[in-house]
Amino acid sequence: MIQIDNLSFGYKKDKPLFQNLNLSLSRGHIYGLLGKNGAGKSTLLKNMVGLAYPLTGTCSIDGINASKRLPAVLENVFFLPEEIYVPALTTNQFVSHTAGFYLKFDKEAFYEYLSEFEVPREAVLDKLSFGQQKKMMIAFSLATNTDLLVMDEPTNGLDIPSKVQFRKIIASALSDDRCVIISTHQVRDLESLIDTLVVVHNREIIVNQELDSIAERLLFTTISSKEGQEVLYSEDSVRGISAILPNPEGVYSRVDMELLFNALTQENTAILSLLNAKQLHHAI
Ligand SMILES: Nc1ncnc2c1ncn2[C@@H]1O[C@H](COP(=O)(O)OP(=O)(O)OP(=O)(O)O)[C@@H](O)[C@H]1O
Repeated sequence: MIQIDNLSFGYKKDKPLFQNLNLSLSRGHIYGLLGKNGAGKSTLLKNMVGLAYPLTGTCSIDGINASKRLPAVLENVFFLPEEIYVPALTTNQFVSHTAGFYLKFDKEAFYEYLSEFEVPREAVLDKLSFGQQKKMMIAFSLATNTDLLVMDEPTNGLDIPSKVQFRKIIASALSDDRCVIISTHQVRDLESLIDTLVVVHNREIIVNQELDSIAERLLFTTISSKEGQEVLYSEDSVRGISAILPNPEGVYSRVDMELLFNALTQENTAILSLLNAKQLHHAI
């Protein structure tokens, strides 16, 4: 659905943020785009949806260059920015002014999402709290039913129950036709929600891999001692030592995204090369 070829981008020509970046994202997935503050997540998302223009290279949506901003493409794309500004309208007025841009908008689903998020449906939007405004916009973005849904830090400003609701609602709104991309620097917010991890670091995409494939290559476990173990990365925790080990026998474990993210952003080359190795050689 999204194809990025040799993207180079910088807000200033002499300060590139990305150089020759390549990325391909498909329908039927929920991608988590992770990167440290300032890594360029928002900028990458803006390039994807045609709100920032590559210096060289292309970003295309279903084969059409996103920079062209063609209405036929945009009616099937929803981008929820990190900072939102809502007008002084009721939800109903907002829907009647805006939903027409999205051919597959589902009004019933919108009000269902609103009630799941406990946002009052009669409210005037600019009188809602920031978290409520964000939840209203998340509900709207899901109800557009666009094939491409891009959300920049959607969980910022949400309280803990709302983050749980968010994960539930997004999971229910995924279909085989839809490609959902969610960026965050709060790794835990994406746990049990995304199926594919994309990590941007040092101007590059260092990982773009399904969690199942990561779990095949790496073993996430808690150990009491590192003695005699081939530990690739570890952090002390209250329960012992949280560790990432190689997984030659293909034992299943749940990917600890926070641990993995910390290892990757500390440029753990052993983990990077295991993840990016083409072939797996599991013992039988
Ligand atoms: N409009 C702009 N003009 C100039 N520089 C910008 C602009 N927007 C972002 N930048 C710079 O580009 C870099 C990447 O910013 P970006 O917002 O894409 O990062 P991010 O990974 O989304 O960060 P965060 O997690 O803090 O939201 C930062 O150094 C930022 O200062």
